[in-house]
Amino acid sequence: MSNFPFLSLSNHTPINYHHTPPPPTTFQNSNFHTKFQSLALRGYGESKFASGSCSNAPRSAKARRRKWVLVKGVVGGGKRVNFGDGFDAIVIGSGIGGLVAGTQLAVKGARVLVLEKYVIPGGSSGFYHRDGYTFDVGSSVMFGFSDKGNLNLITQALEAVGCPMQVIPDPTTVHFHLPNNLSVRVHKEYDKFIEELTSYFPHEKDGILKFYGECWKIFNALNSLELKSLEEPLYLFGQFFQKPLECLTLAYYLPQNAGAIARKYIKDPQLLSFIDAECFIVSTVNALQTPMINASMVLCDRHFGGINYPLGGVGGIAKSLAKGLVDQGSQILYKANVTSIITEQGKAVGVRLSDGREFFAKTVISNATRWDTFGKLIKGKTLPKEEENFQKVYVKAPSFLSIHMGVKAEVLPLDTDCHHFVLENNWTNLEEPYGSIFLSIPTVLDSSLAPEGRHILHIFTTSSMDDWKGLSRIEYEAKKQIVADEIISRLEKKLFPGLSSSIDFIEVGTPKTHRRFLARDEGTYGPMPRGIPKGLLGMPFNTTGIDGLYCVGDSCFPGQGVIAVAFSGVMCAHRVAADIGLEKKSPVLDAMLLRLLGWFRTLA
Ligand SMILES: NC(=O)c1ccc[n+]([C@@H]2O[C@H](COP(=O)([O-])OP(=O)(O)OC[C@H]3O[C@@H](n4cnc5c(N)ncnc54)[C@H](O)[C@@H]3O)[C@@H](O)[C@H]2O)c1
Ligand SMILES: CC(C)=CCC/C(C)=C/C=C/C(C)=C/C=C/C(C)=C/C=C/C=C(C)/C=C/C=C(C)/C=C/C=C(\C)CCC=C(C)C
Repeated sequence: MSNFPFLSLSNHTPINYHHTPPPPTTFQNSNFHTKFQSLALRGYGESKFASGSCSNAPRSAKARRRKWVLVKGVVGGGKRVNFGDGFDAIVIGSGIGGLVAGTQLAVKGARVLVLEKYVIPGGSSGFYHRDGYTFDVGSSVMFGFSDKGNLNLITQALEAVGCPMQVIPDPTTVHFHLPNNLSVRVHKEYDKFIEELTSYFPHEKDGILKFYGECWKIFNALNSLELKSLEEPLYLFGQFFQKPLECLTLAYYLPQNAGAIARKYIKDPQLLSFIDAECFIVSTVNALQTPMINASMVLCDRHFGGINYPLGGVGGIAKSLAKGLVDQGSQILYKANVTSIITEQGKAVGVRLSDGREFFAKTVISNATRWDTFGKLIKGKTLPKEEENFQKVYVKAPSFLSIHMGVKAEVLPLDTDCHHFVLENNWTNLEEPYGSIFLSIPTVLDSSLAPEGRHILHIFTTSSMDDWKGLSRIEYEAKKQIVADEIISRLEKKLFPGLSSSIDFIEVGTPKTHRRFLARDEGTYGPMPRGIPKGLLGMPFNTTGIDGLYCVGDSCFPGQGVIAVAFSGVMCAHRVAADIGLEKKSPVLDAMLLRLLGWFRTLA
């Protein structure tokens, strides 16, 4: 599939591959274990899912009865056609947020139609093939993909539709290369990580243990809950009743940020900068601006469940979910560019596509960002108060410059880790455009992603759209080359001598590329707080100011990240299911809780 319009240099000489990746594991929660054990061993890779079902996953009774005609839609507008008794939900976009919302609804028996602008599912968790390489479009660091606890939301989402995947455990979440030669590996084993960190900061051992210990307190509380919609009162009050201490712990930390808590225990400025870097890689902001619940989630899950890479590439997650959705009797249409959400008497009732087709449903769920949803898809309406508040507290995070490369394998030392974060000399550059460099080498774990004797290097760094505006085609291409050369030469100096002469393949994407292919306003990575936020208090959930319209994805609670958007998908599906009568609900309590939550958000 040819998609990203990058610059491309090809010089392919096969040589031997010299890394031995760890063996893959298949994770299932115990209740799925027997049923999916054999399926798991074959359940990955594009060809496996090209046709037919993921597995003989349990289908809802409604899904079994349903016979779908392939949806074609209504061309020309105005005329409405019912497909059977209509869709329960239309999902705009097939990012992980949209797919989890869609599949969770489908397994509850809802009829779902997912409309995706692009030709494959996944959005920023998609993939593309070039010259024998399988590249992950975005991040290759997968949280929530283990066989343990309640927070393995990616594992659970795949299992729910009978599509578990084989994963390869990563022994190190990330290898930090920081100023003053601070080189820290975040080992999967918590004690090993703490030992390594305290070897640099022996005088702060107590503070380190206290800060990360507080993260564990929050993580354990989160991990003890059944995760559903925090906007659904029967569930929420039920959880408070069953796990009062855990819920009160979470309520206490909800408005707090990691940086303030770190400062209670830690004084060393360099260690505090390290905590900033820890937070920056998952929130694109420093620790003072990172909600403590989110920080705790990622700083502990990497040791509890560990980071696990899906065999065959990250793109397999979206492909499996899309397949699972169809297995459940729902549908997904590609090249379906939604240009507006149709409202009638203030309620969202359907969508219109760029080719004029219209689709109608009881509810509409947008996986486009809130800026795209309310700025482009909702036409001729004033911005709802809730969205105004959201935009007061959050701005669009910058986008990324990304370099996808194939390199000769021998340029990497034998013990190279899969993920690296590089900030060479100056801590103040952490959040600056092109200041810090993210690097993933997924072929360290899965050699099948590259031709023999080659590795994939996926390099990315923050970059804003403003930097790429107003250039001619020639200037744009030249600038891509200059910026990429500079980043590669920094990595060559810091990590891999000889890197630039070992390149077999290279493509460079800019914020414009992300805007074009991910349909995200300004190519944004997601929302980031304008100032110091009150933790997660200001982050909206899934309902919106427009009846029948819900949002899902990274501009919803709890924010950026694949596992975060998977959680927003789970929450959204629960709230929608309650609203269309597939789950219990109490209209009186609903009205009270939604009003209360709306008021909380105004405090942020
Ligand atoms: N950028 C990265 O490097 C990267 C990589 C992997 C994962 N992630 C995480 O994934 C999160 C985003 O996941 P997400 O689920 O919120 O969304 P997403 O942006 O990944 O996917 C949204 C999908 O909706 C589609 N879409 C948007 N507007 C549309 C329209 N009008 N009509 C039809 N389709 C439309 C897009 O084509 C895309 O496939 C990010 O926060 C990030 O943390 C990011
Ligand atoms: C309702 C109210 C008000 C109250 C009540 C209380 C309670 C109960 C509460 C509860 C809560 C909850 C449940 C919550 C939850 C949360 C969660 C789940 C969260 C999650 C999160 C996650 C995240 C944030 C993640 C992220 C991640 C990311 C972003 C990642 C990224 C990565 C990358 C970029 C890569 C890197 C790379 C290199 C280094 C190379």
